[in-house]
Amino acid sequence: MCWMKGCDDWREMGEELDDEREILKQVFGDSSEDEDCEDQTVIGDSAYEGGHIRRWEQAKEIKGLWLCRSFLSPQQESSLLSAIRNEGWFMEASQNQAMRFGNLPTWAAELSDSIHEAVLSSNHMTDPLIVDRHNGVKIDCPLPSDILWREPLFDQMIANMYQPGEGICAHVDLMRFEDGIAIVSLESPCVMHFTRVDETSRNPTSKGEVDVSMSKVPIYLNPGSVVLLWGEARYLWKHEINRKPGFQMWEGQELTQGRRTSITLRKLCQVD
Ligand SMILES: O=C(O)CCC(=O)C(=O)O
Ligand SMILES: [Fe+2]
Repeated sequence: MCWMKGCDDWREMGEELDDEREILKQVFGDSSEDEDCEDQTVIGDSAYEGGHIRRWEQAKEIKGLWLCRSFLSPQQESSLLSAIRNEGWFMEASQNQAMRFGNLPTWAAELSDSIHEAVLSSNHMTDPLIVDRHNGVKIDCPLPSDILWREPLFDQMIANMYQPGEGICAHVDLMRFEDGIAIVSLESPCVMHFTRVDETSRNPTSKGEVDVSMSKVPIYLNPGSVVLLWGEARYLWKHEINRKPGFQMWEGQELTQGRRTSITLRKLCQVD
């Protein structure tokens, strides 16, 4: 639901939202309006949905990277975690990944629907002209319409569980998956780093080595957030999570690491 437009008493609604914002601030910390976060993102917009505000932000440096930090309320996050635990996937220490293709578990299909709803309720989506990337029209929305309206939005899921110190190496997701990937973060926060695929050829040092650390873009993923990768963010940038000591730095401080769970949703390419 769009709370800015088409609402008779939006001021009253706005006051409620101010309270809501205050609560959110206490629960999630402040948003990208924080000076410290200025480097990371520009402000997107907010939408009032499912009892809390969902605000979308886009990365300044990475086209097609959109983040909704308040995607899940704390309550929604804990129900999702219970649903994942009920699958019984991570019973042994050696098990840290589970995959599903085709029909997703109900909770994952609901997650996919929530992503659709959250994108749809973004104020960016109120003008259909800005969402059609095939007409040469400016794209300024969390997900372009050809991805948002495909059926199903996602048909493949990976649940990853990371113990402190564990992460994932820099990669671009396999080409067998279509454009448009969503990653939902749960439990512990982390910093995901993005590096341009062609950075290695662009940035050689005097010794011919490559200093990619200079050009890494850090994105803070808080529990309950969803990040969407499409277009350049999906194809032209590698993403990685390095949780070795000294690498999870945010705002000058090293993050305290706990267990982190993530759900990645993608769509397999059709084979004809
Ligand atoms: O766990 C994450 O946040 C990222 C997972 C990922 O990049 C992948 O499964 O391809
Ligand atoms: Fe990935």
